[in-house]
Amino acid sequence: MSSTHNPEKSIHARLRLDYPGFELDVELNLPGHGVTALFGHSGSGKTTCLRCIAGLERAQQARVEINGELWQDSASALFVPVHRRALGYVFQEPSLFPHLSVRRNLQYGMRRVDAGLRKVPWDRVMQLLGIGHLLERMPQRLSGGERQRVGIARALLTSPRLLLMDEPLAALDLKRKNEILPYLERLHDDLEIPILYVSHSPDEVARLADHLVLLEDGRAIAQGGLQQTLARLDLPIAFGEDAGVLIQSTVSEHDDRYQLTRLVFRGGNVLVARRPEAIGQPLRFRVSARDVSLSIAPIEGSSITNALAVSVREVVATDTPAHVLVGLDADGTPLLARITRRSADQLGATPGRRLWAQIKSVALLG
Ligand SMILES: Nc1ncnc2c1ncn2[C@@H]1O[C@H](COP(=O)(O)OP(=O)(O)OP(=O)(O)O)[C@@H](O)[C@H]1O
Repeated sequence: MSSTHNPEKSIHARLRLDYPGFELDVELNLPGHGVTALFGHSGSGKTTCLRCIAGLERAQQARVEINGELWQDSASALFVPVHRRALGYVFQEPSLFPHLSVRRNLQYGMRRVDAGLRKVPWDRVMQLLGIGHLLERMPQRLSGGERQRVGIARALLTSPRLLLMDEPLAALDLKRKNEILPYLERLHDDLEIPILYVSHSPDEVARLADHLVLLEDGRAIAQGGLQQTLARLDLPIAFGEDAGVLIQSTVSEHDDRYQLTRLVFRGGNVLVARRPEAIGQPLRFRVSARDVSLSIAPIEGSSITNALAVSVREVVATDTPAHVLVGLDADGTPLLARITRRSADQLGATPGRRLWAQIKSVALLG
């Protein structure tokens, strides 16, 4: 990807750090815009990566360059201290000052930014996070979701060149998570500030991220576009029950009689329950490998309406001996199917084989 080679428009972080019993050793080359998710098991080093990039942890060997700004370079003994790095950091629990109103908490965060350098206007932040009506409240009178929105607003008002978010939804229940996700999606769509987003949740990652870094035991075992990385069969995410792909589609048609919407993408189209988006709007959806079945010919008279012509890329083992994961290609759109080994043999599912994939259900994101 050319953008990752242009230092003006990319994030580069080479980090080496030793803790007793844990070694972080990663080199991240990420796009300088959009949301990059850092994903991995507990203890894989996600938070440590963010802390090193922020300068909260001093990596023994490091080079951190954010869209052309060098924050750290151990080769030349450069270490920009954390308060001089233009970054916003959003934690699980925002630490708002309890004795200051929301407005004063936000103003406090802005103090260290010269008026001339303010890139994200106040009104825009209020509108993006929907907190204009909360300004005179004291923090203890906010719900968990509102507090987190204020925390994110405070980070944005410092006009950061980079936003670091460490499981910002982890402390919220499902209802509050669903409430706040649309605000995060708006940030993603409306702001040019790159975001590094730590999460444990595949759904959150699928919904918000464009780019994915997979961490394991302090190493980045994969990094790349979200869609391509989720479709890789050589990574641990492919083995488990969570395997699935992300498809970027466009709304092409509404059927009012049956209350359905057609989404088109390269390689096919699917019908889903009626969506509010207008024709031409983009929409992402996730197809779990468990929800894809395969057949030699299109199935006549089936209740499944969503069938695509595909060719087999690869077949790999999964975490259970009875199942395999079949990597498929629908004219450039990757798809995965988790089927029994027996079915794979009966279908003759070997690389190059042309088959039909039936998509039983999709999870719409957004
Ligand atoms: N200050 C520290 N001193 C020593 N070891 C540490 C320190 N901070 C983290 N570690 C260790 O480094 C490893 C990585 O921790 P880190 O918090 O980065 O993982 P994580 O992927 O963010 O995990 P989680 O998802 O549970 O938050 C862990 O083994 C942890 O115990």
